[in-house]
Amino acid sequence: MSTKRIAIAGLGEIGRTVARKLAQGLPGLTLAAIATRDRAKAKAWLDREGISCPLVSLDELPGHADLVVECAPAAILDQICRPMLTAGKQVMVLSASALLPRPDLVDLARAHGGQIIVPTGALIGFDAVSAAAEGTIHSVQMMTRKPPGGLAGAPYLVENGISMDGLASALCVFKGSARDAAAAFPANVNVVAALSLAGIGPDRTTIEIWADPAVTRNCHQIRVESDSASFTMSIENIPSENPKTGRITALSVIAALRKLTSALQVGT
Ligand SMILES: NC(=O)C1=CN([C@@H]2O[C@H](COP(=O)(O)OP(=O)(O)OC[C@H]3O[C@@H](n4cnc5c(N)ncnc54)[C@H](OP(=O)(O)O)[C@@H]3O)[C@@H](O)[C@H]2O)C=CC1
Ligand SMILES: O=C([O-])CC(=O)C(=O)O
Repeated sequence: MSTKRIAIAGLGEIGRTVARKLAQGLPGLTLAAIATRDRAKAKAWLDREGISCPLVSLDELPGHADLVVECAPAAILDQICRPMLTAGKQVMVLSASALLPRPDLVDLARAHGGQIIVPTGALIGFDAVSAAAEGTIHSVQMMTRKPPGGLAGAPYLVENGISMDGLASALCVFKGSARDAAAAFPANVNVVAALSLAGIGPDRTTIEIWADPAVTRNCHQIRVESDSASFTMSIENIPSENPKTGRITALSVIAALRKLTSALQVGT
C-alpha cells in the first residue's frame, strides 16, 4: 500500500502533538515535512523527541507532501493553502476563522482538484449537523464560556477597551453571527467558524461569547433546530499549554488523519 505524505505547518501546541503521533506511526501515513517560523527551535524540539523530519519553507510544502495540516497563526492561512491547492493537494485547516473571508480558497481547490478538510477540532457533533444540513436546518445557536485568559488579547476586546484583568463575574463580551465572531476573535472561536461551515453558514449561525472566571475549561454549547431533529450538544475542553486551544483539538486532527486511510470508517 502506498503511503500518504503528511506535512505540518506550524509546530505549536497542535503541530507538536500531531508530529509526535505521526512519528510514532499512523497506518498508511508518513510525517514528510514540517514548516515553522523558528527553525532552530523546531530542530531542538525534533532532536529532543528523536524525530527525523525535513524542515522546509511554506512554499516548498507541495514538493514534499500530499496533505498539509495547517496549525499556524490565522494570518498565514493563504500562504499555506494557495501553493498546496494550486498543486491539487489537500490542506487540513485548523484556523477555520481565517477561512470564512476566503471563499476563493475553496474555488481554488475546486479548480485544481485539491481539497480543504476542516476537522471537528475542539467542537462536537459535526456528523449530526452535516446530516441535518442535508434536510433543512432552521437555526444553529452557540454559547461559548471561557476562562478570561482564553480570550485575553482578542482584537475585539483590545479595540473596545474590554479588559479581562480581575474580572469577578461572568461577562458577555460578544453576541452576533459566526462571521463577525471569527473576525473579532480569530484565535479563540475557530469552533463557531467550523460549525457554520458544517451547517447553515457564517451569517445565520449565531454565538454568544462569555468570559467567565468561574470556569477552568473552554465550554461550548450548541442548539440546533431542523426538520429532521432538534439537538443540543455541549463540550468542556481542558485547555492545553496554549490556554486558547483545547487539548482535544490535536486529537481530532489525529482521528481525522487516521480516517483518511482506514478500512473501517465510523461516523459521517
Ligand atoms: N479549529 C479548531 O477547533 C481550533 C483551531 N485552533 C487554531 O489552530 C491554529 C494553531 O493552534 P495552536 O497549535 O494552539 O497554536 P500555537 O500558537 O501553539 O502554534 C502556532 C505555531 O505556528 C508557528 N508559526 C508562526 N508563524 C509561522 C510562519 N510564518 N510559518 C510557519 N509557522 C509559523 C509558530 O511557530 P514558532 O513557535 O516558531 O513561533 C507556532 O509554533 C491557530 O490558528 C488556532 O487558533 C486552535 C484550537 C481549536
Ligand atoms: O475554537 C478555538 O479556537 C478554540 C476553542 O474554542 C477550544 O479549544 O475550545
